[in-house]
Amino acid sequence: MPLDTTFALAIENLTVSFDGFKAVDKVSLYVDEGELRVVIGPNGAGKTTLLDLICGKTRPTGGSVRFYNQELSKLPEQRIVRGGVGRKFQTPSIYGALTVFENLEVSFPRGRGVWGSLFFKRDAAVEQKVHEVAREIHLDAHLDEEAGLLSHGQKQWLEIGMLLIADPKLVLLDEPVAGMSVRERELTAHLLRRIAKGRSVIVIEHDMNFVREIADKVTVMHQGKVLAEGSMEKVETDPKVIEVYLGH
Ligand SMILES: Nc1ncnc2c1ncn2[C@@H]1O[C@H](COP(=O)(O)OP(=O)(O)OP(=O)(O)O)[C@@H](O)[C@H]1O
Repeated sequence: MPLDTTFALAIENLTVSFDGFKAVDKVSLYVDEGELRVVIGPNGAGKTTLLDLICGKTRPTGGSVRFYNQELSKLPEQRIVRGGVGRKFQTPSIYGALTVFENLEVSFPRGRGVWGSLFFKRDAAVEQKVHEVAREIHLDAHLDEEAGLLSHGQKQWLEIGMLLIADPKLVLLDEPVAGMSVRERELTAHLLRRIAKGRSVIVIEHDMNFVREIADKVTVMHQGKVLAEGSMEKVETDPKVIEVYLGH
């Protein structure tokens, strides 16, 4: 048994191989509570697979993922979600025919599916939480709008809101500002900084200006391994990182 750690998330020697190809290869990574970590690296470096391993979508072939000292790597995906891990994928997965309010409401964790939630009497606590999250994601003026009619950026925020409704302690985001306008990027940077307070956030991102704005620390992945790690200033001047990623 590994010793208890004070890190929120302690990943050690994490490995997954697909038919002998190691997409993630002995990765160790430690994230503090309140920290916003950005993972960068060239296409195919293993970044998305790393998030898949943390949230239980993919099972590792070796190593461990401990979240507040609980081993996640053998738990079913749903247990990991209930244990406080929220994951947003690259493409938004919202309910386009429902309103913003309803999208947030059905995401409130109370063990029912979308239909059960819709026919359930709204209680005050849920309603309050929906309004609180809607303010946070800049959609409080759009609560009655059909989610399918929102802009691309607003859909991305809504999906982040659907995670926040459950008050996760760890939030995993895959390229959250892809396709956003400059203004939406700015607002998203502030949003992510706020979300990170009291939680941990891991973001995969390619836009280096955005990374510079949000990251506490940056981890650079290459060929399934951690190539470099540290402040943005440190990694962007690292010759290894320039060679495999930033110089291209
Ligand atoms: N389920 C799978 N089966 C086989 N190979 C896989 C599987 N999932 C990922 N891979 C391979 O693992 C490697 C890492 O992929 P991954 O998507 O994690 O990279 P990435 O760093 O997120 O890249 P990108 O920036 O393009 O999203 C790729 O070569 C990919 O083809």
